[in-house]
Amino acid sequence: MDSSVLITFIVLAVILVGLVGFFLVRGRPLSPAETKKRYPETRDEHDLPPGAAEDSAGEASGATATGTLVEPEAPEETAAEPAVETPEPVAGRLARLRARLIKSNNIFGKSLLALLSQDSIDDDVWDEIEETLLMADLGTDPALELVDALKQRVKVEGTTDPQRVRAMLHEELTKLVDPTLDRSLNLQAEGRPAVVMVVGVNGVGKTTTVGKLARVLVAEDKDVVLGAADTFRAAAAEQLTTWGARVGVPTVSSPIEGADPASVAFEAVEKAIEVEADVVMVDTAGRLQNKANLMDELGKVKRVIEKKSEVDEVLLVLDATTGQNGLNQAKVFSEVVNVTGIVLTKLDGTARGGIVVAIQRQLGVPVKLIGLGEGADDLAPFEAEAFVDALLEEN
Ligand SMILES: Nc1nc2c(ncn2[C@@H]2O[C@H](COP(=O)(O)OP(=O)(O)OP(=O)(O)O)[C@@H](O)[C@H]2O)c(=O)[nH]1
Repeated sequence: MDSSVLITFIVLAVILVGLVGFFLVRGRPLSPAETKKRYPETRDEHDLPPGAAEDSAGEASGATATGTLVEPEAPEETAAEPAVETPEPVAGRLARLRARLIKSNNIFGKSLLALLSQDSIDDDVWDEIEETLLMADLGTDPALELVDALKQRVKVEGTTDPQRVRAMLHEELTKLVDPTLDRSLNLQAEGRPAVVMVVGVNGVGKTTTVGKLARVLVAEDKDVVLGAADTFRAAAAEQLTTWGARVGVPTVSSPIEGADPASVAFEAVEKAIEVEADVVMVDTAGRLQNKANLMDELGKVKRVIEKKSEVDEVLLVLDATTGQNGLNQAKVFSEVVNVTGIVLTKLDGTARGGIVVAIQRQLGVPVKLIGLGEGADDLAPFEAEAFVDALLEEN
């Protein structure tokens, strides 16, 4: 072979090998360090292909016709499976949480029983008993009624036997708490999800209660949807979404702070109907610049929901530690929305257990649930007898 042809051959072969090597190196995956150098650490729509920005924004926000709602997807099975918790069964919760009630109401029970255990119960002692009942927030009328009933029974039975007098106190207090009231939640809607609205001033524990109640319902095998209509407090929707996600319950919320709460509530109910949920629970805001605004807004939320469905249960959340203040709040709320049940929170932190009686009297609405701690399952259906037992426990 001619030497010039051979040289040309060799040169071509070298070029070919070089080209193959070059393309191989370009095609290898980038190291994480290289990736970081090439792409901005945060992404915006410019990082996405044309048209994808709108699509993915719409998808991520679950935007509806009104373009306001976020519906976080239920946790993906593989990734979130370990995070989905199994709530504690509902039956016997009060029994488990009893120790908290006993602890916080210890002084109340102790002083009453000490007073009633005296050899002779004179007028001064009765006055002290009445004072103790008032301090426990029983309310003036119920306190007087209780003292009168006890006085009468002690006189008629002619006994000061401490055991007997204690039993009388237990019976009379139970009568006041009223075991005959229907404390079940009204969730038996026919052919549609039951709608529960949760109202109350800020900080009483509304969002926490909605989260805890979602767990109660999940424990009872119900399909639940949550609506984060507290658009006033920025973190409330996120807080509620987290509560829901923990038990695999979807939350409808808005990405826009201060969005119209009524439309969030509406969309939540609509969603619940669409997915044939058993219950939809709507959390509402408790803080606005003034009372009139808050009440207007609440009324509107309810009216707008009613365009879609009846509201079956309106739960007013009250903080037991606020005493009379709670009663005033209760009155204001019941003027605007038809309150059907009370949730009394933070009973683990107060000896004012008598507030149960005062509230029921004032509103004519039963206490249906009580909060006894910050734990996820520290919400219990209210039971009159068990409650009085705990109030009068001596330990
Ligand atoms: N000890 C105790 N703390 C509770 C109970 N219920 C709620 N809390 C606490 O009360 C605080 C306020 O609760 P939230 O649920 O944020 O109150 P909110 O009414 O939704 O407040 P806004 O969203 O501002 O209107 C939280 O720290 C809760 O953990 C309870 O039964 N016992």
